[in-house]
Amino acid sequence: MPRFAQLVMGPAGSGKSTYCSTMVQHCAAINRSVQVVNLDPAAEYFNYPLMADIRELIEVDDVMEDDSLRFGPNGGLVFCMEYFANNFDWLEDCLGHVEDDYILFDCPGQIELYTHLPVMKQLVEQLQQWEFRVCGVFLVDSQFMVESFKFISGVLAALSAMISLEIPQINIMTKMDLLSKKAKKEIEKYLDPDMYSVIEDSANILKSTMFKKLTKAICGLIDDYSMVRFLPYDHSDEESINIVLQHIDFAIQYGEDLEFKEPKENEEDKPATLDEYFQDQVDE
Ligand SMILES: Nc1nc2c(ncn2[C@@H]2O[C@H](COP(=O)(O)OP(=O)(O)OP(=O)(O)O)[C@@H](O)[C@H]2O)c(=O)[nH]1
Ligand SMILES: [Mg+2]
Repeated sequence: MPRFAQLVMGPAGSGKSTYCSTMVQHCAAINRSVQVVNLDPAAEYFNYPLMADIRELIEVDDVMEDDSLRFGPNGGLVFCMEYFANNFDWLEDCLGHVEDDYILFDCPGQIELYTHLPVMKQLVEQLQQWEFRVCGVFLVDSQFMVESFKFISGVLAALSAMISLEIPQINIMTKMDLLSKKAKKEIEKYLDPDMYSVIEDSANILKSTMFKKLTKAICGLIDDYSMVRFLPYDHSDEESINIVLQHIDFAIQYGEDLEFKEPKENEEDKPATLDEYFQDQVDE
């Protein structure tokens, strides 16, 4: 039997830990067992139970205080993650060999982990060797996505994680509840983006012809391959949590080998698609 994992990634403060905690609560409510592993050696506070915590292996504070290393916070984190990559047997001991388990990995927010450092890729390969089907879940804060040029940089961050990890990836715009009605309407076009209209939007902002050309080339590439789309997420809205989970389950084929479970009574009232989610938002 396969095992299942979500690698919860994204820039600092994008909502990764909050996502893990709401996902645990949501799954408990629908009778699904999901556990969380903290992979952030600098994290201090959690409002979910931890199955394993990287800080038992190594902590950023200890690395920074070490006189022979003399790292700052970011160098310290990179050191910790490299140490972690050399000690995956610690993780193996924590995870055990439970068939059919489902684990969320709450990752650190340093973007370099997903762009060019090898540790996340090494983790994915290790998990796959332990029979995990791994889905990348890349979170970006919707407030930083409402303008075209910010959106392009969010897309590129998600894309570099996707390309470097080579696993199915679901991209999520978090904190949708913080957007005004107008911004929510505006952001709809960025969820499944037509990059050619993004080019037009950014053409008015960018002054340099050289950058206009570069933006056009990047947008064209993204559009041609339909490489990036986003799901809306609001941690206080069960419907959006449900939609996100369905997409992830589908990506890693969770539930294929399990027995069919009776849906809860009010389950069928929940919208299962993005269109229904937005229809509800408009109706409110
Ligand atoms: N309103 C709202 N706030 C959110 C949501 N998700 C996260 N937040 C808030 O955003 C802040 C950062 O959330 P975290 O979950 O700590 O973000 P993180 O990505 O784990 O941050 P780092 O681990 O430091 O990179 C917290 O104050 C959360 O309460 C959301 O969907 N809606
Ligand atoms: Mg966090």
